[in-house]
Amino acid sequence: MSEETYEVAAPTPAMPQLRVAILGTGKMGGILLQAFLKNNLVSPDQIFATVHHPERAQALSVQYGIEMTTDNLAAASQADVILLGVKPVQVPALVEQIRPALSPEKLVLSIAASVMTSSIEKAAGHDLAVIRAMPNTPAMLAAGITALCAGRFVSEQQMAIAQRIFQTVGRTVVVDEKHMDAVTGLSGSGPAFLYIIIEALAEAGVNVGLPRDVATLLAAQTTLGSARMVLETGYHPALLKDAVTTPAGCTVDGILELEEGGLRVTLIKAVKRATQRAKELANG
Ligand SMILES: NC(=O)C1=CN([C@@H]2O[C@H](COP(=O)(O)OP(=O)(O)OC[C@H]3O[C@@H](n4cnc5c(N)ncnc54)[C@H](OP(=O)(O)O)[C@@H]3O)[C@@H](O)[C@H]2O)C=CC1
Ligand SMILES: O=C(O)[C@@H]1CCC=N1
Repeated sequence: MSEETYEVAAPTPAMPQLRVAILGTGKMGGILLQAFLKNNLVSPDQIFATVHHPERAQALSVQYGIEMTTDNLAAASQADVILLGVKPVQVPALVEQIRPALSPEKLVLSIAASVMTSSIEKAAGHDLAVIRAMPNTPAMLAAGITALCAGRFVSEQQMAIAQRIFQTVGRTVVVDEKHMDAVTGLSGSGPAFLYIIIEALAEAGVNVGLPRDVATLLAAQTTLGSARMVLETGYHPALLKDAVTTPAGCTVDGILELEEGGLRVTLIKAVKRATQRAKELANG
């Protein structure tokens, strides 16, 4: 896979017939909004976004040149695709609020962790097409990955539209809904875990005498390059690790410290805990 196809999503042609509402334009909703505009997925007059605070709506409206309000029902009524970007516990009240706008031909995309497609379908009260998506923050650089799963009333064409929408922020993968909490614990939360690892590697570099900016660059580029090696060579990570580990060299001494410190087990436990918590978020 070339550098270009990995780091930058394929250019998405404008879809003039598609009108999108983003209900809850916070950190993740905002990243998606910017990507949709930047990729000409929708034009500014085809996107309707909401937030909770009126002053934020006003500021974002000016910043992006789009219709931005606190009126979820009005936004949803004008859109073909309705993206739910509020916190998981807020989803039921939001769906209740926009119910009059949820006709069967609309497509609902929910990025809320934990919230089942069936609970949104049930709240809508009829056969509503609901796709659950779990993006991650590298979406900001079109280097994210979004896992998608279909509710009961989703057509292949609607899933293709959802994939096209999320390809503006990186790669997509379709999974069964039973895997969505695990996805949340791994790739949804994962950037935070990896930032801690990068931060720690940089701190280590400072500890062994490197200037902080050089240490941070070395740590981050090494992480990026190593991830690309896994993705682009297709080799098992263990094999790639072995190629770095010269017999009786220094790397194996470092690995011994990692194993003694339990890094492997700690990361497994972190993803397990995040997955467990992801199962609970819909209930607050
Ligand atoms: N952050 C991440 O890495 C990821 C988050 N997610 C999911 O995305 C969702 C949002 O998370 P995140 O962006 O981090 O959270 P934020 O708190 O940044 O965003 C929540 C947004 O919802 C808005 N909001 C709250 N109540 C309403 C309402 N009644 N009507 C309209 N908008 C409302 C807030 O408005 P205001 O700005 O005015 O307060 C805010 O903009 C969550 O469900 C989370 O599970 C999924 C993948 C990754
Ligand atoms: O921490 C959270 O709950 C959200 C979901 C995945 C990433 N952030």
